[in-house]
Amino acid sequence: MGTMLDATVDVPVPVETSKLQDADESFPGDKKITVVFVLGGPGSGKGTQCANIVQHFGFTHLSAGDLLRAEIKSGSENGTMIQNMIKEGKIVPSEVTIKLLQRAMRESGNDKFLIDGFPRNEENRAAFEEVIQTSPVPQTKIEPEFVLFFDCSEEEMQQRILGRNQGREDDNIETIRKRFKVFMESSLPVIEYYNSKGKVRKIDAGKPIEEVFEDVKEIFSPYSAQVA
Ligand SMILES: Nc1ncnc2c1ncn2[C@@H]1O[C@H](COP(=O)(O)OP(=O)(O)OP(=O)(O)O)[C@@H](O)[C@H]1O
Ligand SMILES: O=c1ccn([C@@H]2O[C@H](COP(=O)(O)O)[C@@H](O)[C@H]2O)c(=O)[nH]1
Repeated sequence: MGTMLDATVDVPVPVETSKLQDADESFPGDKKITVVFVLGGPGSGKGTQCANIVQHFGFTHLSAGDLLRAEIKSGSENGTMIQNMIKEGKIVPSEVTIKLLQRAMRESGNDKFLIDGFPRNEENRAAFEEVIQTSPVPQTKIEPEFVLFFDCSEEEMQQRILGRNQGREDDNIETIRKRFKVFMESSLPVIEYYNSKGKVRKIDAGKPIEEVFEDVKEIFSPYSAQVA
């Protein structure tokens, strides 16, 4: 997509942490937690590369989109709202997504996480940071290590999504266009924010899968694997 990452966007967003900071629902355990945000447009290959990173570097992959889709399937009270948002390519309220992420982190038992497809807008980012900074457990005051950004043209991403064939309700041309718009307007500013803090590791995601993973591996080499 040839995205420019030179603008600093740092908009304070009010967050209702009381809805998020349940004693029972805080971040897991009492150990140092490593978090990498994996961001990029729809179809840029985030999920594909996260699967590779899990195998080589022992991270747990948490796809916010997958967690939301599982929530719909579970018949939860938020299911219909989430389904409608996803059909329209809109961003689900932070409190819902963050609670799902917190639960998945706790249940994983791991201390290294790839958070894929989140934070998707400034409100997500501010809400996540708020939860982290106000965590009652000192060791769980997590700062994301870095943001892995998959940079890919819309043309390529559209082709990949239309060829994906996973039966997703949002993989149709109308919703894809909405998702691209939301990515440009709401998600890129988050990447720009982290870029201004020197935290973005940008990958040319337009290359073949194996070549993309070669670049990914270089970035993850400091986290070298406890896993073969
Ligand atoms: N580098 C690549 N070259 C060609 N095809 C790829 C590449 N990476 C992934 N794909 C394919 O493109 C499709 C989308 O990939 P993937 O699901 O990993 O993207 P994503 O960024 O996680 O998408 P979304 O955000 O919509 O969930 C899949 O069918 C995948 O096999
Ligand atoms: O943090 C998130 C992540 C996802 N969504 C919604 O889900 C769809 C699909 O997300 P993928 O990352 O492509 O699986 C996305 O378009 C949003 O509607 C969300 O709201 N918040």
